[in-house]
Amino acid sequence: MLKHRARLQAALARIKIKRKVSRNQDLLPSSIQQTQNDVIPRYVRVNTLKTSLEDVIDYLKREGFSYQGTPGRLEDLDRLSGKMFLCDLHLKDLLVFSGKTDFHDHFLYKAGHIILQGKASCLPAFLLNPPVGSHVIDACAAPGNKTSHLAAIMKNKGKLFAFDLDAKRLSTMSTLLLRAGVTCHKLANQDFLKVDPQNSEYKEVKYILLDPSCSGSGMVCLRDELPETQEDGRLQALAAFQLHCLNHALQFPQLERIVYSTCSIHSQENEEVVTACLQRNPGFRLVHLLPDWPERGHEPLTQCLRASTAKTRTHGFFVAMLERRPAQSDKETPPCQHTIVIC
Ligand SMILES: C[S@@+](CC[C@H](N)C(=O)[O-])C[C@H]1O[C@@H](n2cnc3c(N)ncnc32)[C@H](O)[C@@H]1O
Repeated sequence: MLKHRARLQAALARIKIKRKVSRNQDLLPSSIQQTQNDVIPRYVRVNTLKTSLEDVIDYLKREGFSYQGTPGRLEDLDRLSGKMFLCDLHLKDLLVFSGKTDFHDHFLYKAGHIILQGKASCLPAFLLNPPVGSHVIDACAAPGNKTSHLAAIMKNKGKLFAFDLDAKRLSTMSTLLLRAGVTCHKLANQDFLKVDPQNSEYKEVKYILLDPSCSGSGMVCLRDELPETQEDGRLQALAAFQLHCLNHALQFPQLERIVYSTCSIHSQENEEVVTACLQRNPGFRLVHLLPDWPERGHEPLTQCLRASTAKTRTHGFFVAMLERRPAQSDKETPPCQHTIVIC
């Protein structure tokens, strides 16, 4: 997009003249203009494969940004303006700026030292938290923000198998991973549903991140207005695909933990998919995620997380973590750092 910036700007100016408006936002449909008032800050993930949180904070301070520390409460984010920034309340290595801050032309972004990734989208890799040196699958990976986050958590050690059906998105992903300094990955332009769990290549895979295609209804800027009947059919098809992927992922013989996420606000793609999967796979159970997180999955799946502009200052999102139940004779696996296990 940056390559075509001048032509895009000229086209935008022509559209504004034609529609007789002066501000870009006046071009948006009124339903979307309203949601623009819901403030979502700009989140910046520090890429620890290339730098550290401290170095990025220092660099930005030298550039005139004003570091405000860690907020006491969510509402502190609403007071961000100009060059002020904060650390995130929940996720280390995540910085928060006013929603108007643009880093697309910034050196740190172009050099892969920071990744422009929404907070909710950082939750899956953060919660899966695969150990350094582990074998991990990112099942529907492109364009790869979560893959690069996983690689950072794994310190580029171990194996990160990343699949996606879409060749174009994978090619973008390849460029982004190179820029982010990711080296522990193996990309495959492959249907995850056709990946054989019994293949010896995956015999040590204990962690899977599954972020399949979804309606995108949580993305504030993408909220669509399909007629209800069409929307129902689309959601049913998506939910069937998501459940198929989740059931398939649980077939990997050494799997210990899987994180399932969507940027959808519909229970059909979230709690209902997880419930159906658990019914079919009694050997797995839900993990209670981040007890301090303010928005939970719909009853009775309160172990899961939801996110929204109003309650978490993010796009709408859903995350569940499933864990293999220990065999009767096994000792309990220690719960992962960010979670409490409940049956
Ligand atoms: C929500 S996006 C993934 C975003 C990605 N996890 C990230 O954080 O950048 C869903 C992806 O699933 C891919 N996809 C859809 N069906 C798939 C399948 N059967 N196997 C593998 N990938 C698939 C799509 O091409 C799309 O790139």
